Amino acid sequence: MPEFANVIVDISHERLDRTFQYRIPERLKDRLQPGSRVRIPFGGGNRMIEGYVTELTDRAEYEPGRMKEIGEIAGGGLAVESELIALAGWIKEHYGSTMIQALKTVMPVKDRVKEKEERWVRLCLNQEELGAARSLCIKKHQTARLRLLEALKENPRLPWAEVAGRLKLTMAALRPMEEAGQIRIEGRQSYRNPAAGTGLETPPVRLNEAQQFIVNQLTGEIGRKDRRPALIFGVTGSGKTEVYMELISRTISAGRQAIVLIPEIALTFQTVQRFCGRFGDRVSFVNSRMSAGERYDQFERARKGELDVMVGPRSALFTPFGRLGLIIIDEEHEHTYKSENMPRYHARETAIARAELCGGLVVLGSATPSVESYYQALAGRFRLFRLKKRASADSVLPQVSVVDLRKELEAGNQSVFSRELRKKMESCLGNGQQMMLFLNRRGYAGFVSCRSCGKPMKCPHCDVSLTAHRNGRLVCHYCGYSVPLPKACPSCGSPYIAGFGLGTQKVEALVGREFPGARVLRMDYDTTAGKGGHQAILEAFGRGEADILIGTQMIVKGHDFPGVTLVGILAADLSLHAGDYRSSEVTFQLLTQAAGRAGRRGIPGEVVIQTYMPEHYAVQAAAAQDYEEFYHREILYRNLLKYPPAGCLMALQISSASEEAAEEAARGLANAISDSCGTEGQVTGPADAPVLKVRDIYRKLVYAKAAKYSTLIAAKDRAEAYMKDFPGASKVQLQFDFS
Ligand SMILES: Nc1ncnc2c1ncn2[C@@H]1O[C@H](COP(=O)(O)OP(=O)(O)OP(=O)(O)O)[C@@H](O)[C@H]1O
Ligand SMILES: [Zn+2]
Ligand SMILES: [Zn+2]
Repeated sequence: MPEFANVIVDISHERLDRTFQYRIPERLKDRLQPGSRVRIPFGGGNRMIEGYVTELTDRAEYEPGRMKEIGEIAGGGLAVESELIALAGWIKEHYGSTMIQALKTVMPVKDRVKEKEERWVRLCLNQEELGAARSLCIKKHQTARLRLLEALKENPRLPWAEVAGRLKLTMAALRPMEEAGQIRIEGRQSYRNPAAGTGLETPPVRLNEAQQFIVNQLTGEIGRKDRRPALIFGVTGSGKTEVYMELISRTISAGRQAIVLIPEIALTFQTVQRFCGRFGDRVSFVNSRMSAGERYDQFERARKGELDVMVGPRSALFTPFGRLGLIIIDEEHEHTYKSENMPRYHARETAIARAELCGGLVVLGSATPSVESYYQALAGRFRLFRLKKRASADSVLPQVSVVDLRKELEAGNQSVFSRELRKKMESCLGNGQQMMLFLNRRGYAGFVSCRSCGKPMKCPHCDVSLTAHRNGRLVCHYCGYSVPLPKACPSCGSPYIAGFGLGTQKVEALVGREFPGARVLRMDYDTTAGKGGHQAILEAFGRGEADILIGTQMIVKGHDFPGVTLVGILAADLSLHAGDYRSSEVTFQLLTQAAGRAGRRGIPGEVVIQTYMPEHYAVQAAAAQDYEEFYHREILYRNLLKYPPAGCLMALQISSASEEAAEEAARGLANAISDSCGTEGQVTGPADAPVLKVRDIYRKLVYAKAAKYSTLIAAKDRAEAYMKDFPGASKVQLQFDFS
């Protein structure tokens, strides 16, 4: 049992940065763990305060003789804070980070600076009353008041900054309006519910047999006995969301709370509305466009018991519900569930860890489950449920055809539109229907391929695509292998070797040239930069304001457009060459989802997949909408090369402003972890990151593969120890990334 405990004394504010170390008295040894609430002497005199143990350690931070002892374990049972601190401890261990980083991840800290700015003016009148109030203002020549009422008519809740700034109203002018009950001035504290008023009362649908079966298996007697995570593998539109809502409803009836994770991009107004329609005021949501203060408020409401359901992206997983009973992860295969910042936790694994702490259930849902989850399901570690048919009878799966772009080139067609796609576009436009053109640029990182045979240049050691670097060489970012750009294709001898230069703007221009009458909307990172930008574009398209929506992967996620009958996938293979062992999986998911956008109501949809690699199993399986076939082929590859889930993979990212220091540390780390793994693991690198230098910081990568996660955790500990002794440690940063 460790000798010392780090204790945090104030978890709600910026003091999260600071822990205090105490000695653990003999009588409390074996009784403390991360999350334990304790009473400790603090400051001068005999003052005792409460704190939480964040970490148990054998390393004294200062002279142990001068260290105070923990007083006692505080009563009050398992506060949600204890649960979250324990979870932070798990994250730290499992993903490699400092405890402070982990704590900040699970306990969003209130941002005090923002608090003051956030005041709002809200309209409290209905249409009729507003009309009367405006007439009165006109009669009395109260122009400032009138100006405000006009603005509130457009937007019933205005930020204070705008009222005082652009509208030029003073507090003196507002007070009488507030007293008359026309408006309310709200502090951020009273900013109750971002979802208020969005719900259209919607009675629950009658679940079909397949849906009901899942609900029965996961609740009641059976559900209580079997607490394994559940994977609902259901085709798009099969009614997964209805199942989630029924499960939530039963969770609430049992006096517990639910968290629903939805990828940010799919967290649309419609989604929020659907949950509000069912759960009214007891549901709230968070998203990344909210200020830290707004998010904090919603978490506070959850902590105080004002809510039963929280909907949001990855970070909503840490909602401080005291009696959490259910965590749902929709679209569980989405890569955004993995954090890109330290600690690089995965929401799926972390949800399972939290559910274990609170005795809750985890339910994952997807039309294209991640290879990891399906693997766990087949191994019996997850319970597997299927929904094979779309829930509404008039909705049928689309007709998919695959076009070989090499043949188009042979036939003299140089356009980005194949002959088949062009014909279908013409008839779609002729019938007054809508289409989506999807340009697959996900993971695109400068791979190079042969225009004649379609083959990408690959690393002979890692079976991933090589990446073109500025110096004209092709580089593998897993192992560092590099070759000069070949003059002829190693497979077919053709000299047409090139990177891929098609962007959405270019597609838009080409559509304009080839289909002059068509109304086009484009959605990519440029057009969606503003707040709610992508929402506005989707809504315009949904209202039928354009015939064609052109976009990147943003357009394929969970949006339901009844008018869309054709989906064209312009370059299906781009994501196949992302230089990552997951690239086939990502491609299969994107293609399947893009295809699923066509023909969701009545009219059968058509999908054209254009590709240089029609024979690739990811393309074939997506065209056939056959997940099993894809999984079967993919897992062979993962097994062969021991990539996850067949093995475990840890990446070390070493960054420094000095390339020399980064290189030296990376070499040392590679040796250290190689030593630690022994014969249990395999270490590759150091190699340059796909983008070596970002903002003048050089980044090197070292990978370790092992059959057992524990081997990698031991290697991680060794790497941390190595860095402690590394002479240039202050110049070098080390981050871990597990997958
Ligand atoms: N039992 C049911 N009876 C009638 N309609 C249903 C039923 N279940 C679902 N639906 C309807 O079918 C449509 C698709 O359902 P839902 O959104 O729940 O599916 P999903 O699997 O979550 O879809 P996606 O994969 O797009 O997220 C919705 O319009 C929903 O209201
Ligand atoms: Zn070739
Ligand atoms: Zn390689």
